[in-house]
Amino acid sequence: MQGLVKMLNSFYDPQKSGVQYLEDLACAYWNSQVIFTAVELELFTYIGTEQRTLTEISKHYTSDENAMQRFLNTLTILGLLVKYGEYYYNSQLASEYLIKDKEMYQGDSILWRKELYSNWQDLKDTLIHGKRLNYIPDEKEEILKQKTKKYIKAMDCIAKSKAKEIVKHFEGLNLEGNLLDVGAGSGAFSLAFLHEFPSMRPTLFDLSSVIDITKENLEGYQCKISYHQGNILEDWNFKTEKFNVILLSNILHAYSEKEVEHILNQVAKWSDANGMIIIHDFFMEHHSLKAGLSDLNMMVNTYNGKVFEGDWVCKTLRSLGFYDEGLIPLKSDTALIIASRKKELLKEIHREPKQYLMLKLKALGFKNIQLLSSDEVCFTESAEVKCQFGCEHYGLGKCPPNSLPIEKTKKLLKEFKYGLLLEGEPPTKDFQLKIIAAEKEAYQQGFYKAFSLWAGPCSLCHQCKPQSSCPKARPSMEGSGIDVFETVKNLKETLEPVKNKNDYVKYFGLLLLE
Ligand SMILES: C[S@@+](CC[C@H](N)C(=O)[O-])C[C@H]1O[C@@H](n2cnc3c(N)ncnc32)[C@H](O)[C@@H]1O
Repeated sequence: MQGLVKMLNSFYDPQKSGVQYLEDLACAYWNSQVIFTAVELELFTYIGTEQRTLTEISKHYTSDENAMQRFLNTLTILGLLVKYGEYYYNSQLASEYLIKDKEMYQGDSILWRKELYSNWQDLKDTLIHGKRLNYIPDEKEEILKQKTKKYIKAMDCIAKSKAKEIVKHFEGLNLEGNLLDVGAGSGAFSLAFLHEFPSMRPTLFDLSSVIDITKENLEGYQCKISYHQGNILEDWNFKTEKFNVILLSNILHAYSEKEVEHILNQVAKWSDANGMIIIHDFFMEHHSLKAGLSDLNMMVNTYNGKVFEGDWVCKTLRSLGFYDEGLIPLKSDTALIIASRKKELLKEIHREPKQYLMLKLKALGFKNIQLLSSDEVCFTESAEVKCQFGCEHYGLGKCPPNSLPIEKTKKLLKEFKYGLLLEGEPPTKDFQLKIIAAEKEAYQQGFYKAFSLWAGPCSLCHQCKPQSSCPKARPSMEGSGIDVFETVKNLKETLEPVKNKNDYVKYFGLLLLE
């Protein structure tokens, strides 16, 4: 069994990442090129629900059979095709997302990623220059229109899957009234809200060149949707009353702090007193690697876009009189900020409590956090023996035998359904303080039974009465009979014995949750 959900900063692992990690970083674009080519060839659409032989596929593309066989082999290893005997099929993933005309088709978004690639090649010069270098002057109107169409289609692919995830947070609420979709793009978010809350009246606000295309695409919704053409960087001007819900999806990252402040000021001006603001975007605190790369993507591909800290956006909203409950992470790479002048309104929003807690704990500085089921924790009788024979701390502080005996730990874990495996690093005292802070945060978020086990002998105080209770001390995982190595290994993490003085040391703590 493996951990349920993982929240980590990057794929870098100080105990594992060596030269292979560097090689994989350097070759990452090979993966991109494979998927770009397969989507461009419409290979998955061609295979569809059929079984195809190599000869059939090669004939279809008039390609060299040997070269095609090597390409198909790699797609199979990547999990996009399945080979059975002499036949190739689409994998389940490809069937759902890579066949044209399927509801959740992602091909347009994948090909848009390819369009963005050329400016990435200017990254070095962009760093020197401080901003994007490469602007194509005055493209012909028709070319621009085709490009905008492509862009809107790409946004639509992503928005359709995100919208499903986002709307879930509002299930059961009675959202009604005017919805303003700022930088609406394809309008996929408005449609998702309209589907869930049919009495809402969406207004799609975008540049005129985009609105023209969106109108064409949403012809069937004429009577339900209004359009507003304009520039969000200017003062907003609506003939209607204020808005009950204002949505900004993937808008903030296209602009600078100053511009975002202007946009949020306009949001404040046009938000009804009982209104709600929904911001969906990349934020540095969530999926940090993707957020960081998206930030660079903005640097090379926009005139001054950047990915913000969710914390900064929340503070800006608070300065405008709004309440929020911090970042609400989606299961995917983006997150939500939901704000309102009415604090009570925020209580009704659904969020997955453990995911939300994990995000909060990440801000405490843990390297990696993994949700596991409590029955994934392994035990070993050798733990206490190793403490007794071989450790100078035996009998001191809350170390064995003043810790939890293995049988008691096993019993204790039966009371909990989940645990968070929290990874950190020395100094021990800092790590242990973080564990205590994590337990407190969990308790405050409603996990009233939350209890933590940390790593190593207690390093918080110099003096300690081993037999008495202490508000700060917690048992260590290993001193309570837990096989930390086995537990970590089963979760597909690495934990190497420290052999040399300069080896990187990992600490693990376990926060138990009901
Ligand atoms: C990344 S797309 C997001 C679209 C949609 N909200 C979504 O999440 O799929 C950004 C949208 O904002 C619009 N936009 C960007 N700058 C704008 C501006 N200055 N005024 C009006 N709309 C703008 C773009 O035309 C585009 O449709």
